[in-house]
Amino acid sequence: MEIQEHIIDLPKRIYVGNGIIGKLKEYLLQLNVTGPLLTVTGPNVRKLVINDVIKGVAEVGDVEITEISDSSVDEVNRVEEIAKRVKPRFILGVGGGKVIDVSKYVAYKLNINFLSVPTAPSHDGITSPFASIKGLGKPVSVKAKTPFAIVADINVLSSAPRRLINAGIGDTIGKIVAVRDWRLAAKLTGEYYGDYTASLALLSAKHALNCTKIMNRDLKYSVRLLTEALISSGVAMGMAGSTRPASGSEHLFAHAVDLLAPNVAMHGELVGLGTILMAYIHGINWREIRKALERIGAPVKASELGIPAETVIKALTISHTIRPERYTILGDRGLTWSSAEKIARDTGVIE
Ligand SMILES: NC(=O)C1=CN([C@@H]2O[C@H](COP(=O)(O)OP(=O)(O)OC[C@H]3O[C@@H](n4cnc5c(N)ncnc54)[C@H](OP(=O)(O)O)[C@@H]3O)[C@@H](O)[C@H]2O)C=CC1
Ligand SMILES: O=C(CO)COP(=O)(O)O
Ligand SMILES: [Zn+2]
Repeated sequence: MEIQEHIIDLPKRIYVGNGIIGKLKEYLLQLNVTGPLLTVTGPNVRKLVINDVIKGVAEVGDVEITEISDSSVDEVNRVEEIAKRVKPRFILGVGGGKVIDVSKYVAYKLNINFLSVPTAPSHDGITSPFASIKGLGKPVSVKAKTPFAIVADINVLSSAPRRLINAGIGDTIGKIVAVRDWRLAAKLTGEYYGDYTASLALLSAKHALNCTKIMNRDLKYSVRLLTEALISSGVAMGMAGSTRPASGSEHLFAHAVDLLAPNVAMHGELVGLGTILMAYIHGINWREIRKALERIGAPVKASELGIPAETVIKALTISHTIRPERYTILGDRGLTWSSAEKIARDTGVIE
């Protein structure tokens, strides 16, 4: 059998620990990072951590800071223009998923090194070489730069609002369904199934499920576990060269809701709901997944997010059209309105 070339690009170093943002300068020197640097952040995050970041990077070289308001093509273009002027050797993304996505996408377009400094454990884009950019013509992620290094300060990550932490649990638990979809596709369509990367993604989901049992008593420890789970799910995507291990029908549902009702909920919250719904269709123990989300106070009903029942049903009926090339339990024809409504009602996602 001829083995096709497959290149795995992984981060050079991942720093995880309490209060380590204060050691940024030391890390940058260890990594031979030199200026100029471009730091991309968001308006809320800027108020919280940027002083620590600046202290670290200013000694390494000139630093330009820019804030993004969303992860749209317009913001990508604006940051790209700044990067062309500043000519940074490194782009630092300091923030949530949107900041990190814009940073790594601009870094990819201009072939500049990217450093990931997540401030919320809300998504597994922390490590992945993919970015979700609005306005590129598709709601799913596109190829982006693998982080050169990651600095994950657990003090910062665990002081993010609880809603963001819970969203990270939702994004990670989703891998239970994503891996089932992948296995199903391999059986039905002959698609390549990567056992190793699937196992890595599943391990992340297992950790996230465990986190829900300790989060209410030991937030910091569970955020550490969650962060590691998010990082390894991102590594799974990097090794697979695709988001396949981390994104199946539960993500299709999240993308569909986002298309119908933009910005009503966080990515991980929608993935959490999608996981309950798709686990039901797969015949997996969806009650256990719902219980885990309920235990931490993550939404399990669309009404908790202000999403009308009709939007949930409509989203279920169009989910299979979002990424037709990736086969899932939804098949090629998707769900009828009445079956979608039954699934949403049986699982309690709509009342
Ligand atoms: N590339 C990939 O593989 C993946 C990408 N994603 C993408 O990531 C995005 C979701 O990321 P998510 O983080 O949920 O959403 P956002 O990036 O929109 O962050 C949500 C909010 O949290 C704020 N925030 C971040 N950190 C802190 C903190 N420590 N304290 C207080 N507020 C904070 C942000 O502030 P501010 O306004 O300053 O930014 C923002 O207002 C989606 O676009 C999704 O598609 C998700 C999974 C994987
Ligand atoms: O969110 C992701 C993984 O958690 C990326 O998934 P998509 O490729 O479906 O955008
Ligand atoms: Zn996701």
